[in-house]
Amino acid sequence: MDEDKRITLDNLSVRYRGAEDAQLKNVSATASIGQIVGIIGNSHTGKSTLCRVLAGVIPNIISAEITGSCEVLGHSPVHEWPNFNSLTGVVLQNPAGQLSGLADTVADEMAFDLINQGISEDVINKRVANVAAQMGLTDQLVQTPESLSGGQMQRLAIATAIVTQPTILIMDDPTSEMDPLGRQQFFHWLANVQSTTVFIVSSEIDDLSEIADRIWVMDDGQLVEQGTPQAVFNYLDADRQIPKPTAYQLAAGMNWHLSNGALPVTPSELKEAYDGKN
Ligand SMILES: Nc1ncnc2c1ncn2[C@@H]1O[C@H](COP(=O)(O)OP(=O)(O)OP(=O)(O)O)[C@@H](O)[C@H]1O
Repeated sequence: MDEDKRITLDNLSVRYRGAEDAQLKNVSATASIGQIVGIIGNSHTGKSTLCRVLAGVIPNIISAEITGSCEVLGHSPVHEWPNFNSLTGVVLQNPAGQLSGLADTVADEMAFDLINQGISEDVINKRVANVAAQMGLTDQLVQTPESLSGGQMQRLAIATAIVTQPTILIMDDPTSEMDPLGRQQFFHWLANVQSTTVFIVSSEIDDLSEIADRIWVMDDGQLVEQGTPQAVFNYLDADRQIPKPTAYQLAAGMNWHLSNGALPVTPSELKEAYDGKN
């Protein structure tokens, strides 16, 4: 694969201004365009910091000392932020903080960036209607953004991020305030996203195992594991104290292995392991 078609982190370290220690320590990783990368880890292990670097928010909005490199599609979010910014959709924690504060309605909020890009009204209306339907916000389009529930606000933040049709989508715990149905719909939607590289921080291990191409595991600012969900959860050290997927736990209890000897991490792999046993 061309170097400019990849995301490459090379020995990336980040220390916030005034902090004594680095919050990201020598992180090296790669992903390919179009992959979904699930980022997991316990609290304060550097997941949000990694998202902020991938989004260029560090150091362009939040200052920090960075060493090593982060290259996305041949661009550096650190050094070429204005160009890079136009490729990305970003949903960081606290979705309410991402609202423009200038829109009277949810529809206007979603249209905000598109108007700034000079896109025609017709195209804007179509895109807003389409993305609102995908995010289950059609009935809310005429409401004020401030009147939305926490889960709806998160869906609006996602909608404003994807309405610009970004090449790269970076989402930090985007379902934390959604109810179970909203979360299920979100992951179903994400599984069907095409032609977009997605970085998603989430503690929804079962959902991530089903949709992610790669899992990156953060611990104390270091990226300690990276690989497919099956490889990562089979080899993840119990000392990391990260829960395993439900399918894995069930299979471990029943001693059901896949033909390659690994324990399953998704319901379909669980069925495969069960069928192989009977
Ligand atoms: N703006 C900042 N300035 C200084 N230190 C920060 C800043 N933001 C985060 N930190 C520190 O960096 C470390 C990593 O935090 P980060 O938010 O990246 O972790 P996280 O894995 O996303 O945690 P959580 O799951 O709780 O959101 C923490 O010790 C945190 O206190």
